[in-house]
Amino acid sequence: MADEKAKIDFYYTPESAPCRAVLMTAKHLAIDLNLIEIDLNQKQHLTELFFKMNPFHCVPTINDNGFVLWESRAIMQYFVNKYFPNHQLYPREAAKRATVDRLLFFDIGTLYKALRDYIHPIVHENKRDEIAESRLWDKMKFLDTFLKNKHFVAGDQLTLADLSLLASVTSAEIIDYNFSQFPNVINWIRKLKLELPYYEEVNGKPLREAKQRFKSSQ
Ligand SMILES: N[C@@H](CCC(=O)N[C@@H](CS)C(=O)NCC(=O)O)C(=O)O
Repeated sequence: MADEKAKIDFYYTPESAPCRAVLMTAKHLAIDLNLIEIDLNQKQHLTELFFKMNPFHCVPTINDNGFVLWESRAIMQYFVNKYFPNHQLYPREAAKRATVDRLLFFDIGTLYKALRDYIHPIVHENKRDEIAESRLWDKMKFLDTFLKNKHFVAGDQLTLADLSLLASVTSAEIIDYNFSQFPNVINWIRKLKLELPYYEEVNGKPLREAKQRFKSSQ
């Protein structure tokens, strides 16, 4: 970490997309986290202690020396703002930062929502909703368009928007989603898988395990 050495407590669930996005950001910045795994099935997020810290009882949540924060994208921005304010992951120049923000908002409000609305009923109720599928197709098409002729989603450099969207989109691998109509997305995922040294540990492995569990539940 840049100047402060105390570890940040990080409450997380390895398979959760928002948690994977925060973990990739921490790895990218070499921020040391004290990993505290929360088993949502065991309702560990509903204990009195956790609830007292985060009344929204969601992961990811951090506790940075008494400062408690949740909402993955806010945590990612906080890491850069607090510890690496000049890092390219969250550019300081207003227009560049606004572009990253636009994509982060697109992720939380549009793409990740569409992914959840489609994937959750399949995984938890074995129910495939065609309307949700077509809504997701629309949003994936937007992402594919954003990525046309670009190395990264906000331009030439890797930013928080790539990490957030990558964590979201790869959730679809759990159900073997067919990406073939989104060639720019396929190339971008392939490239990031190769380029990010922490990809396999933080994103690849938990997703493969979730996929395995989903398959054996079928
Ligand atoms: N918008 C939030 C979403 C967080 C979220 O939905 N977390 C889920 C796990 S993926 C959770 O904690 N669910 C349990 C609960 O909310 O009670 C973020 O990006 O951090």
